[in-house]
Amino acid sequence: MFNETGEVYVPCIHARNVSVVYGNGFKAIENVSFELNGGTICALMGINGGGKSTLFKSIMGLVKTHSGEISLSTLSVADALKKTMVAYVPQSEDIDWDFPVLVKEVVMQGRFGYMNFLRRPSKKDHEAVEAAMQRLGVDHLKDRQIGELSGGQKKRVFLARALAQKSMIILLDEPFTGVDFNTENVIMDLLQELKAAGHLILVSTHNLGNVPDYCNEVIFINRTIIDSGATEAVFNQENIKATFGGVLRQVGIPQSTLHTDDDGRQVTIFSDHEKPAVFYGDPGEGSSVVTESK
Ligand SMILES: Nc1ncnc2c1ncn2[C@@H]1O[C@H](COP(=O)(O)OP(=O)(O)OP(=O)(O)O)[C@@H](O)[C@H]1O
Repeated sequence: MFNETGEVYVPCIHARNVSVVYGNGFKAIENVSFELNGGTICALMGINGGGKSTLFKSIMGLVKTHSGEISLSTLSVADALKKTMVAYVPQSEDIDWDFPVLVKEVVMQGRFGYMNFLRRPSKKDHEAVEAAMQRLGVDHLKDRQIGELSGGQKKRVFLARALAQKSMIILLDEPFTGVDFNTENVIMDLLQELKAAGHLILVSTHNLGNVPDYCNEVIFINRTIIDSGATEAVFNQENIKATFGGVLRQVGIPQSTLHTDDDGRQVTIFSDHEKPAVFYGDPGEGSSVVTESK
């Protein structure tokens, strides 16, 4: 596998017994270990405060690990970042939207790792930015201030920045929060394309219903890893219950009440952030509560 600078590397995240302690002494994650390789979309799942963002930040070197080690394609985090090997889309809450910057400038930030200290974009940089904006459907917004955009448009712009970066490892912190169905589909199609091209994508999501559709691996985290592995092996009621505290409710709704076409995908709705409710679009008569666990 090549990155844009022509160097060969196999995308991989390897975390060994990682713990992070914040300045106030709070241990946000403890003994976190997992290994992920290229050609993967891995869902990072956990309750609010479960340590998902902390894990992303430790992979990006934005918080220091108290103990343990993270390597990216056999390199230390610092060396991997120098080689533009990782793209990161933070949670919306972590971004300063008041900073005066145009959409095309945000996407160009994805190219900074390829530029010298003068940061003068090359033809290749402009082409990568243009292609990424078109792929995410935001090219018509390129001269707008980022702060003026809607939540879903901002998400698309930051994904375009990650795409323009052309890194083989991509970290997405809640890309589906607050986006409409159309944007969700655009993002999922893009992730499938990147996976097919050998990228490694780690994505935190509360959207349980879509996980079996688009993620081939899952990590359940609640300060430490509850379980991780292939989706068909670990995405089960027991792990969901252990992770979300046994408040998952599954409600069966006949497919015809959701839509009239043959698309049988599940629809996920959250009652609130603590009580995720998964609604399945199964064909059948009448709506019924399938399980309710507290
Ligand atoms: N800078 C900080 N200082 C102290 N504690 C922090 C800091 N940042 C996060 N925490 C704490 O660490 C824990 C994990 O937070 P984190 O943001 O990683 O959770 P999360 O799984 O991403 O949550 P959410 O789903 O709400 O985004 C929380 O209890 C949080 O209060």
